[in-house]
Order: sequence, then C-alpha cells, then structure tokens
Amino acid sequence: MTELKNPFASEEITAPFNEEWQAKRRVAAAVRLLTEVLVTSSPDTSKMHDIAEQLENTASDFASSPRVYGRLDWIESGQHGSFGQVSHELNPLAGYSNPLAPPVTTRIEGDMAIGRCFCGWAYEGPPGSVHGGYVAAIFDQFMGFAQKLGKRPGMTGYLNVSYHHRTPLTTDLHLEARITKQEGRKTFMEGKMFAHDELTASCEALFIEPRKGMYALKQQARPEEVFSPPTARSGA
Ligand SMILES: CCCCCCCCCCCCCC(=O)SCCNC(=O)CCNC(=O)[C@H](O)C(C)(C)COP(=O)(O)OP(=O)(O)OC[C@H]1O[C@@H](n2cnc3c(N)ncnc32)[C@H](O)[C@@H]1OP(=O)(O)O
Repeated sequence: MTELKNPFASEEITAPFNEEWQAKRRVAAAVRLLTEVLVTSSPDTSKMHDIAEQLENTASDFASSPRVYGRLDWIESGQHGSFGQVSHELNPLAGYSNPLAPPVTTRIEGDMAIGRCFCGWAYEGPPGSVHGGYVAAIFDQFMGFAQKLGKRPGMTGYLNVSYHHRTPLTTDLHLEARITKQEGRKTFMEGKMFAHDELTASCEALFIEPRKGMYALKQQARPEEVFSPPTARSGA
C-alpha cells in the first residue's frame, strides 16, 4: 500500500498528480458551472427535460468506467497519488476534482493558517448570503488544515461558530486561524472569516488526535459502495 504521507497537504500540491486528475478537475469545474447555472436560470420546462436526459446519459457513461470508492482505495491503487494528493482532489470542501467543494484554498504563513473561499449562488442561505451551515463547513475544513501548525493532527472535537454579520455570496472570503493552546493530543484554535475586511464569522475549535493516531482511522468499517440517488424520472 502507498505510504500515507502529508494528509494536510494543500498549496504545496496545487498541481494535479497526473493527467487523469487534471481532466477530472476540468469535469468538476464544468459541474460547478452547471450547478451555478442551474440555480440562477429559468429555461423552459421541455428544454430542462432534454438537459436532464443528456446529463443522465453522461452520468451513465461515467459510471461505466472503473469505479473507486473512498480515498483509501484511491491511494491503494498506487496510480492516483498519496493520501494528501488524493485529498487535494476529492475533499468535499477543498478538492479541486470534487464539484461539491467551492473550493477552500489554504496555506501556512508563519504561525498562522490563511485561507480563501468564494461561494456562488448555490450556497445561498439568507438572501445574498452564504448559508450558515456552509460557513461552519468551511471553518471545519480550514481549521482541520490549520491544526497542521500544531503537528498533532486530529478530528474535530468541537467547532463553535459565531455569526457576526451575513457572509456575502460571490465575494472573496478571507480566512485566518491560529493555535491558542496545545495540551497533549488536544489542539485549541481560533479562526476568523472576513469579507471586504469585515469580520463575518469566527470560531473556536478543538481538534483531538485519536488515541491510536489518525492512521487508525483506516481500520474503520467501510460504508456500502453502491449509491443510487433518485432521479427525476423515478419521481423523486
Ligand atoms: C488513514 C487516514 C489518515 C489521515 C486522515 C486525515 C483526515 C483529515 C481529517 C481532517 C478533519 C476534518 C474535519 C472533520 O471533518 S473531522 C469529522 C468530525 N469529527 C468527528 O467525527 C469526530 C468524532 N469524534 C471522535 O472521533 C472522538 O470523539 C475523538 C477522536 C475526537 C476523541 O476521541 P478519543 O477517544 O481520542 O478521546 P478521549 O476520550 O481519549 O478524550 C481525549 C481528551 O479530549 C477530550 N474530549 C474528547 N471529546 C471532546 C469534545 N467533543 N469536546 C471537548 N473535549 C473533548 C476528553 O475530555 C479528553 O480530555 P482529557 O481528559 O485528556 O483532558
């Protein structure tokens, strides 16, 4: 099995590991664009049914290729990069090849973690503003990266988010985090989110290194592989 190194790799692995990921990044960018267009356009109904059929065919085409479920299996193949590189592609908040990810980008500067994010209309909660659940998710990802500063990577124990002002959509969001205290396996941090220099949200987070370390996570039970989301055709 490929060695699991640098699970918190970020800016230092900006380029895709190979041409396959490069192509997948392009597909993911197209799906992001599609999502943005979907929630901000109003084509006539029959055109939408045509589009749905095309997309269903595209999904079937994709599904007929070899399938890989879960990051551990991606790295086990030996052809898709290390855990850090695969995460850089598939992480649901930061992965360039995962269209669910806005994505959040991160880097370390001195004793601080710095991040950036941009949320389009698909992320709307309050009018014109990022949904609070996404603000929390962005923080969880960003703080999970920021704990790299403490060298005892762990899982989120708690994440307490304060919402000071609405976080605007279609705006560059700036993130900052620092460690406030470290006690053995526990890393305490604070994080901030800014839009146009205004503090929109802040958080206090505790990350805890599991007793047996992060690598023990790979021994957890695997979820079911088969996932068949309902389609409009099946009446959902
Ligand atoms: C193979 C892959 C490897 C690389 C993977 C990289 C993945 C990257 C992921 C990045 C992440 C991305 C972000 C995500 O999405 S992380 C996903 C969201 N988080 C989770 O799912 C975490 C679920 N919880 C757990 O797994 C366990 O509870 C953890 C691991 C957190 C602790 O379980 P463990 O058995 O180790 O704990 P312990 O009982 O020995 O307690 C230890 C100490 O901690 C204190 N305490 C415990 N809980 C809390 C709490 N809630 N508040 C305050 N304090 C708490 C406790 O009192 C004790 O203190 P003390 O008595 O010692 O003073």
